[in-house]
Amino acid sequence: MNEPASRVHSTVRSRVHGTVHIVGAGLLGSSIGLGLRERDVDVTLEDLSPTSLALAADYGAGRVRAAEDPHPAIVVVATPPDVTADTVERMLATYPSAVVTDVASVKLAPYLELVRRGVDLTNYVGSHPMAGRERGGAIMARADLFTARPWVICRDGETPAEALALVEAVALDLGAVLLEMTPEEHDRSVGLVSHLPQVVSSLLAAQLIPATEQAIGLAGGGLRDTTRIASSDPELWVQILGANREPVIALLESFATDIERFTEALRAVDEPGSKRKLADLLSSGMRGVGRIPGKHGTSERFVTVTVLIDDKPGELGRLLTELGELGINMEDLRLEHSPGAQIGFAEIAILPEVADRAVTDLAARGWRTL
Ligand SMILES: NC(=O)C1=CN([C@@H]2O[C@H](COP(=O)(O)OP(=O)(O)OC[C@H]3O[C@@H](n4cnc5c(N)ncnc54)[C@H](O)[C@@H]3O)[C@@H](O)[C@H]2O)C=CC1
Ligand SMILES: O=C(O)C(=O)Cc1ccc(O)cc1
Repeated sequence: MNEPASRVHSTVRSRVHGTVHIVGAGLLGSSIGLGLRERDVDVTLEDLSPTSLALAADYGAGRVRAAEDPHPAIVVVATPPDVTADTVERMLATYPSAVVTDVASVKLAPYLELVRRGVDLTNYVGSHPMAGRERGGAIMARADLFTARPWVICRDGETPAEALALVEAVALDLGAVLLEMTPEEHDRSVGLVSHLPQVVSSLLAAQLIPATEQAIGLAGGGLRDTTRIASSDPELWVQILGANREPVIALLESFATDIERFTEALRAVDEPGSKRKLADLLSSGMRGVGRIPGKHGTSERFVTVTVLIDDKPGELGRLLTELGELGINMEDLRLEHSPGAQIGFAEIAILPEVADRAVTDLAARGWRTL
């Protein structure tokens, strides 16, 4: 008899021993389930919506929990933020021997609510994987969603080592990078790197509504980059922003001050000093973007060469093969394509010392670069 697909996939042993029960089988819950199933972990699922539950099980994120199932070793609460405290409390009461974690995007509000209710939090460890997608639901779930992404753990002095180890085992099994923070540090940090960008992106995209088709047709990579997350679920974000309002309000006020300063300098652009003010503000942006970690993060080790590729099958493959033949090691690749255009743009990141040679050698082979 053939083995089920999930067994065939499993090549790496899991750090997790025992059953993982996931409550909320949407994007996060199903992605966690899929990733753990790939490692043969026993995963049970629960969701308020029978359809979401059935879909998650159909996609292979785990099996629907049955009444006779043994108690789980760990429960992962992946419900929306406004019911996170309720669900954590219910899970701690239902499975007193299990460790309970949650993956909500805010950490302080659910924690304070649980403390306010007098819940014994010995077996609770809050957490938050910094990985997601614009759309929710099991349909969007991916087993590799957390690979190389930060996963914040918020423990307190009372957290037993075994409880911490179990939550860490789940995150590590999914390929995430562990980070420890207090709930306050977490919420301030995500306010800056996730919540402010969401508001700015949404409000920026909203400016496009009255634009003509002709104007929108000119849109390029810059607009796409700055508005990608504007298609995120408004209902989820109302919950996240509402639960983290203090840090987000402070950040929005500071941002509004910068917009005001910039507008004033632009209004007075012909007066002495104004151009410098504009340049200073724009260069601050350059300094800020240089701080974003990533392959090319702060080191500024790579330069980008843009290669024009004809919009026909096999062209990108040919470019990659020829780069290999030229001995040029590509560190990163990004593709841009304008709708309606017969050309695409492959932005390749390479070491600065090979950039000139790359441009010359590619040109000799007929490639056009920018
Ligand atoms: N969407 C994202 O990019 C990220 C979301 N998160 C957090 O993960 C959590 C889940 O978000 P998503 O998976 O995106 O949402 P989702 O909407 O895809 O899934 C949530 C699921 O929870 C179920 N649910 C709602 N109330 C429930 C209850 N009381 N009991 C059982 N199930 C219930 C819903 O039916 C739904 O299937 C949220 O707390 C969110 O803040 C964390 C990181 C990224
Ligand atoms: O798409 C992105 O860049 C994200 O950062 C997604 C995201 C959304 C919500 C979270 O709580 C964590 C991550």
